[in-house]
Amino acid sequence: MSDERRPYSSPMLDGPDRAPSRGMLYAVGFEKEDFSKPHIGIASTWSQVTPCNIHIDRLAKESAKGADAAGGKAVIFNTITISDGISMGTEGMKYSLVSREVIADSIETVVGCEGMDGFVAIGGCDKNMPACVMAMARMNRPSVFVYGGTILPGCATIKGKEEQLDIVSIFEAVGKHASGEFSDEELETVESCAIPGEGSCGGMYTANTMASAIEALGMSLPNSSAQAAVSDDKMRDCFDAGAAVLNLIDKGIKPRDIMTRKAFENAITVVIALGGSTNAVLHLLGMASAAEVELSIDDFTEIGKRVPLLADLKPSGRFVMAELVRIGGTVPLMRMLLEAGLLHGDCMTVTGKTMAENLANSPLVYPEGQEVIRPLDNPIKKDSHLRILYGNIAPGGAVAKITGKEGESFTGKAKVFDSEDDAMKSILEGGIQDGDVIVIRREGPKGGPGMREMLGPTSAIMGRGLGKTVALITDGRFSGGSHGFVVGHITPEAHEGGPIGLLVDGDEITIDAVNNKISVNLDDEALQARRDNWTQPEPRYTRGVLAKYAKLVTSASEGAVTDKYL
Ligand SMILES: CC(C)(O)[C@@H](O)C(=O)O
Ligand SMILES: [Mg+2]
Repeated sequence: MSDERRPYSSPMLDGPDRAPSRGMLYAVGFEKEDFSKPHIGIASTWSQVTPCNIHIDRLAKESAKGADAAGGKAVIFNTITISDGISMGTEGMKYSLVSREVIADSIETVVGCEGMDGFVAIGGCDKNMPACVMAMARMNRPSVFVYGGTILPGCATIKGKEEQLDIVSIFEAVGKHASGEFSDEELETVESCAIPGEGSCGGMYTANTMASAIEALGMSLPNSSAQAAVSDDKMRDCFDAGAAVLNLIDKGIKPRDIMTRKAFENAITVVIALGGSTNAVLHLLGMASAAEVELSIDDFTEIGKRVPLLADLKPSGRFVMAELVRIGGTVPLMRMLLEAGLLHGDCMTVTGKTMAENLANSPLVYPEGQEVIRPLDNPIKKDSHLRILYGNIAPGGAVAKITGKEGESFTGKAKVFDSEDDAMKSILEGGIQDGDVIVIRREGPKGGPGMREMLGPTSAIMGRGLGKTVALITDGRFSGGSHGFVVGHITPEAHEGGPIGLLVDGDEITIDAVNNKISVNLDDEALQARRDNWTQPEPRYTRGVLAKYAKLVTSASEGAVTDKYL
């Protein structure tokens, strides 16, 4: 066995002076012949913390089998995960985006420290997925991402009607309960039935969005983003991913050969066609930064002009991910996009083949009469739902998710809150009226810190029936489950002196998603006068991981990464 296949493990394991390392590894299950095989890490985000990751140890074992069967020697290691669905709306949620960096750092640390020649990384919840890919981009060692797979919908009879439920149904039920539409008993029915088992949140929320984006990027196996967590397909995907790493080692294909600028364009295209989460903007920028690929928020606008929204998926559409799985997954959609000239077919992927070759080799097609994915000539929206807005509230950019169902422009009066908690309280207590623009600030990457997701407020707005008459803007971000007239990632954030921090109750705010503008009806002089009286708030944390994060993190428009300007 040549050392070419073992560039990292050979210096660690070969020769008499490396006997101690081998001695340690005999004790974790290595046999003599294993020392001449490529050393393959299997990064597992297994945790009992969340249903998204509860099964990942099973998947990791399967990937290890695949790597071993293909001639490698696999070693499984763990990293952490957190759960947005559980911590949402609490102080704890400030750790959510931070965890993306911690997970990327931890995978880099183990792969780097233990001399792994390649690795599989398995993620199931929103942040651990971009984190896995960021680690792959940083390390640039042959690697394959595995998605834990989608959860199935929960079912319950509510007000005499059989309903399909998921995590967002519970968040919206909270708003319905607050407005009196749901009784205590109905709320309990929803909460106890919505999450039936293993897998990631079931709509086109952030986990399914990022899984699809990573597949389109070429870093996971074809159609692996559209598989149920509990399925034979997912088990096969895990085995094949382990084996695929050995193929990449043999062919000398590294993540940065795959994660090119064109591959990121493919990922953006698929996210738009699927109606994906605003978090895709943040995470793709973060992943591109790790791969040292030039990508900016304005690329979403350019690509968004030509790519239509085709998927009728939740949160704003009708179907859940399990329905997309049932009709054939993401491959037929990607083939449609490729044939229309909207995808680059020449991008390399983890199969060792190009995107076009993978799509041509797949027998999958959508059945006649399916309603989940619209044809290109009858889209839900002819261009992107992800809008990058600029204006005197967001000179550095902002991200909105406007599918058109909410209308395309909104003018209203500001109701300003210095935290998500205050805003949520006001919405639940009936303090928000038609025509209000709820402003939630000091929730940015540095100011929050950690850019909490505003699923509580956006769902409470929906649950209270204010979805079409109220808008929400924030320097924080949104859940993939958020919908309505909402604008996040406002840059610069309030903590950095951004104009969102200068707004007061009653200011007239206009959001124009056709012309991509967000502005307050104040001239430069009036804004400057307010700026002259502004002082930077004290940081909310001065020790620990949140304080470290706030010091290092870049703006949302740069992907909120922590290793860029060191
Ligand atoms: C809890 C959710 C819905 O999974 C959220 O974290 C998301 O961003 O999609
Ligand atoms: Mg989330």
